Amino acid sequence: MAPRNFVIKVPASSANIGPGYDVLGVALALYLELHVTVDPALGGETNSDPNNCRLSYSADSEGAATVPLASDANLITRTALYVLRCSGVRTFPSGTTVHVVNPIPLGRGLGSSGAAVVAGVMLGNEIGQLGLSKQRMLDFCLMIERHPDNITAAMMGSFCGSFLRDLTPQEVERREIPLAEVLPEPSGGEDTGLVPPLPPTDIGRHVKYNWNPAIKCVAIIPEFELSTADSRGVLPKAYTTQDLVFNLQRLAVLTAALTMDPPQAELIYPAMQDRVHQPYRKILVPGLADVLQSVTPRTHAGLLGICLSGAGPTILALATENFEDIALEIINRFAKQGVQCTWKLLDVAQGGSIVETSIQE
Ligand SMILES: Nc1ncnc2c1ncn2[C@@H]1O[C@H](COP(=O)(O)OP(=O)(O)O)[C@@H](O)[C@H]1O
Ligand SMILES: N[C@@H](CCOP(=O)(O)O)C(=O)O
Repeated sequence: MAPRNFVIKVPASSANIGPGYDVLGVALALYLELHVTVDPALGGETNSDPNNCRLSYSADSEGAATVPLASDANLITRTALYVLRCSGVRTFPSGTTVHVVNPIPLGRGLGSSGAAVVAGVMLGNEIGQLGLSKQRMLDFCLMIERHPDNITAAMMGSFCGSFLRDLTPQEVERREIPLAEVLPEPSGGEDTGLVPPLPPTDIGRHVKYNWNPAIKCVAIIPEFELSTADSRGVLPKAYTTQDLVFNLQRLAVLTAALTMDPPQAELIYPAMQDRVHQPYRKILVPGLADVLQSVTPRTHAGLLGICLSGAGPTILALATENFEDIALEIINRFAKQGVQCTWKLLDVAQGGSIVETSIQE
């Protein structure tokens, strides 16, 4: 049988954009790639993995030194196994190799886990030739990463707003099942044979907004990692009406303001203010309060707005020019707190996740 080769590409993403906590996400042109081969002739070489998948990362990949390579421990392949097992397929086909090229820094607020989950679901769909639509694949993603902002942007591309529909009590029970019962756990080589829960249908709803292409994304990336779970852990369980209204007003204006030409800093900058997550996350990111207060369109021409990217610690600055000046100012402010940073200038990724297929004769 001819070997199958395909490449899965999934963009990074920046969630929230200030007021849109767990709602807004923008896909960024920085791509996680899986280079996949299924070649039965390679079977012997992949059998050392309990699920027949030889996994590798390019040496320069983010996370190459730390992520697990066993298929039932790595987030990408665990996710693919979840999708396959929901269809009654227990393992990868004999002779599966997955080579990962990952430029998305881990634990920095640029959607690395969202990209890994989307890539894993697409891998399961492609390997199992399941023919799932992107909308259905989102359901599988939402069983694992349970906020929709990053994964919607990563799967669909562009600038998205999303929510989770009201679920019936039975659907809630299925969706809120502990993650350990969704993803396969490292099993020491033995498959327990458990069938994981199928996701309810059409859990996530989304729209794509326009995005003025003159608006570029400047990501200033601190060297330290902050897990999304920890960064969610500092948020309160309840908010005042004033704080919720503050965010809702800005959210409504921001989604339109980012489409307008020319972009208006006097609208975008205040519309990117937030009272739901950033104030609470300042204790986790030294220098965040100073950066958010001091770097403004008045101090830096071309700057439109500034916020924490996702759960942090990365800062997202939206700008039309002077990208390096803006980035260096933020880098210098973090340096005063002893935090070193790198920066990237990124376009919005319009197309979302894709599979490029080729068949070898
Ligand atoms: N390419 C990848 N391969 C394997 N695991 C990954 C990959 N990207 C992210 N992860 C997993 O996701 C974790 C980071 O997720 P999270 O804390 O949500 O941060 P982020 O803001 O980058 O999404 C990593 O520690 C790792 O376990
Ligand atoms: N809305 C989430 C977004 C998390 O994004 P990530 O890129 O940090 O995973 C949150 O703010 O917790």
